[in-house]
Amino acid sequence: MFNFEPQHMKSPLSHFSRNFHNGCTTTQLQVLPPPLQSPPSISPPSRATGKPSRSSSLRLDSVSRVEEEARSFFAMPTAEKLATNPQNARSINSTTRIGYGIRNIGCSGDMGEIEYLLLSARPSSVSQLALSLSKSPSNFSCVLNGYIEEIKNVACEVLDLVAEGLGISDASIFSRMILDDQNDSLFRINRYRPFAEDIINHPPPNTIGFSEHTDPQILTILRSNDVGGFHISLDDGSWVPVSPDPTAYFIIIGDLFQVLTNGRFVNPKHRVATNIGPKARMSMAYFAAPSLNALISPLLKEMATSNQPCLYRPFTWGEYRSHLYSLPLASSKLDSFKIKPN
Ligand SMILES: O=C(O)CCC(=O)C(=O)O
Ligand SMILES: [Fe+2]
Repeated sequence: MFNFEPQHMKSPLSHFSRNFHNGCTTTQLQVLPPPLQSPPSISPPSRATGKPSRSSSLRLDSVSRVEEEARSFFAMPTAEKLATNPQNARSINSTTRIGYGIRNIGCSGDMGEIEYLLLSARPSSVSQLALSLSKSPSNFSCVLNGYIEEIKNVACEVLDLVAEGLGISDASIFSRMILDDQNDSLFRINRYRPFAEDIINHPPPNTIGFSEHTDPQILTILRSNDVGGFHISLDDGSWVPVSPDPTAYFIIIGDLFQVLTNGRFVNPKHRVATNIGPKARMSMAYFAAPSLNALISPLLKEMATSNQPCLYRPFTWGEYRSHLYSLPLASSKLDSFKIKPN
């Protein structure tokens, strides 16, 4: 558990330092309760520079506003939701990426019992898409852009803490990648319908909501409501259910961070099981990514040593992104970028 209340800003640092040496791949952040009154903005000192840092507080009220927008969108008839995305008009199985999608989870035909809204995390792009997604686009983009800004700050704080814990002299080396104006970060809201709604088409017990995969970006900050279904794979291949906690954020290491840290941090495989309960699981994920032309390679000075030689060849995020679009979701996408031992 990773308590992120600002008054405890020292403890996460030590907690992180302990965890990453053990190859920690996921951790949890506590969400702050809504403020009773308009709070002063909290700016803990930046560990790297001593300057006031980005505010790291997360607010349940901004989470519930996003949930509210998502709930009213998903409550629309399917035909209306599909019509918000012109590419969906061709087929329900279309492999469109940005906008509304149902069942198609990837560009290689992966299917799941899921519907989602996928947005580029850039404010202008959210505002543009809001015009077709919402009857009140300015409210929609204000709510989503506000939340995305908060969560981006958290991602940056976490990355700075990890860099510092790893002894990297330039502690903002990772966060700068996702602060780049041209960053390719995404925001996704997933809804897994409850099958109690649909007794006639009750799925076989092993039907999947979101099939196994690793997240390709640098890191993901995931939050869900109180409905379970999220599983993480252990080294021995077994699957462990993760208890839902609407007051916490789960941080998932992405493929790029595994490369940047030369395997010190590991990208966990995860999946979401079909929801057989009475209530829909709703999750929201911020995928922190660099710009398409960012060069990704193990940090040679700090991460590649004589004991741990460089494991991956350099590549750009754009190159990696095209590569992963051509593969099934469950494939080991990093294999092609590994340096083969002589
Ligand atoms: O919905 C969830 O809980 C996880 C979704 C996920 O893994 C993803 O969107 O990449
Ligand atoms: Fe994921």
